[in-house]
Amino acid sequence: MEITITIQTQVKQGSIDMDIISFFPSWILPTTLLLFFTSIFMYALGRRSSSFKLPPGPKRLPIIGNLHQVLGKEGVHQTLWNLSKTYGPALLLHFGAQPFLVISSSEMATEVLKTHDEKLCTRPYSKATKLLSFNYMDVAFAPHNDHWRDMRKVLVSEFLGAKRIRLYKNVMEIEMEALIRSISSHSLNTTVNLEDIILSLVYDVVGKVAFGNSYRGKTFNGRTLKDIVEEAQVMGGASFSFIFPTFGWILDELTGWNRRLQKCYTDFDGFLQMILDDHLYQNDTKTSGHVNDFVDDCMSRLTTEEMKALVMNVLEGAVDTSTITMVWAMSELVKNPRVMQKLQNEIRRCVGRKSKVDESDITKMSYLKMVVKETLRLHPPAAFLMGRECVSQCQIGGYDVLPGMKVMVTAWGLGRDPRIWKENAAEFYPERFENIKPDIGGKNFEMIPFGGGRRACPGNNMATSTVEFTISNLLYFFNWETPAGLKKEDLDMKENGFPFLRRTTPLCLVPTKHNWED
Ligand code: HEM
Repeated sequence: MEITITIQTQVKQGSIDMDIISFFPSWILPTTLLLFFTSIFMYALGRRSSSFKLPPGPKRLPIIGNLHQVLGKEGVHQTLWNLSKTYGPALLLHFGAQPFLVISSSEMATEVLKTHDEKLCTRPYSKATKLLSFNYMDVAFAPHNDHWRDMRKVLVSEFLGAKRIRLYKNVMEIEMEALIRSISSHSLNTTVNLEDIILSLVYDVVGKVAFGNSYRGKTFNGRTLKDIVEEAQVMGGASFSFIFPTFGWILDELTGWNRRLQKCYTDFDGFLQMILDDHLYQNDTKTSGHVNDFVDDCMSRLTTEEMKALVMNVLEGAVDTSTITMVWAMSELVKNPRVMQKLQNEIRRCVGRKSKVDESDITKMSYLKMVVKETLRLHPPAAFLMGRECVSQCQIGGYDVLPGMKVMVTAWGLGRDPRIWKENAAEFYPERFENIKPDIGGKNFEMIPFGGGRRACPGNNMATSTVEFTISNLLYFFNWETPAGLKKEDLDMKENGFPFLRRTTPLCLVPTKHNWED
């Protein structure tokens, strides 16, 4: 009481008695000043953001924001789609302290991916993506800058260019023949796990083209490349420090997330270093018939970190996405025998009685192309495009989007929107593409499995030809049934997962060799 009175007296008199100040611990004054200025700043910020027309969204709780409304059983893609029906196709949510704009209509996707692409085309920063992309030396996670542009050019010319595509097709043919032989060797009525065999096929092909070997069976710290890539996908998702930038790192430390991330990085780095070391060694021992792979051709012009980052993008970008698409295509075909029969008739008619399916046969298969489009419409492997972040203020749908806001565009929702796809939007009906010709490479925005704008997927042509080639082979040589006791119409089609929407149960089917005499 006495002290308070003294301070008031002194302040009134316009001078502060140093004896009284020294009575308090030394941290009190700076802390009080900090709190005072922070409150003023927060108040000013609140007033500032209230002067913007922000997109609507559900009320949020202190600290966690809208997290409790999103982490439900039905999957984030479905929950956000449901919320967009209440609040509209531009929806503002807060995950912890981070504001997220969720886009759920073709019109607004056009504004994000085309009209304001330049202002919304950087990727959000996170500790995990920074570490696993070797300090943003890659294409997919890198911020929008000159380095990203240069690396994207290297990827497009060296991995997706004509020379490598020729190699890719040769390797694919060889691996496909091996796969057909392996399935044919199964005894009658044996069930196969299609996801397993397709994933191994894609790993083998991509591995051989990218770094000359599938590296199947090799491990680093006891982990295969597949284990490491899967772990990297999990770690690339959100962490506490991403949604709570000020204190989340404590939770990441306490939950062991930081240690797990570091181990994932160490294993990824170690495995990729093993691949690069093998190439350095081979440089001295190359024979005259050696065909250069992607690493051979890029190693001398990229730094070690850039090389590792690009290989990481190829593994994470190409393998799971293509596999998931093929597994969903086979699921839908088995569940819809009419479509399966029509497609098999087309494939067998175009190929004729031969020992293999040629690329020139596939160019004649128009129904196959519709089936692949229909699969990507209903089951885009990435339910949301890769995250984007606003770098410069703009308006989407008449609402203000502020720098720092993260943007999520739902590819899954657009593919199922009845306003675009009419009343049979949820049905697997490839014939719809007889009249509608969407450009799924990301120029039109009715369906966007490969995204759009500057950050659109550069691998869309390679991906679609991989899917077309694999499906046409699987359906040319075999007929596919559900295992005994499971009716086709009862096949489980539940989907879940992040960043990729997979089947929740494995797709196990029984192949029988096609008999031309039947
Ligand atoms: C069915 C297969 C595939 C699907 C559905 C798919 C889908 C996507 C999507 C949705 C994006 C984000 C686009 C955006 O933010 O607007 C993306 C980006 C990317 N994809 Fe694919 N992808 C597939 C295959 C491939 C293949 C074969 C490669 C080959 C290397 C690849 C490499 C990449 C890269 C590097 C990016 C980042 C582009 C950037 O940020 O500039 N993808 N992909």
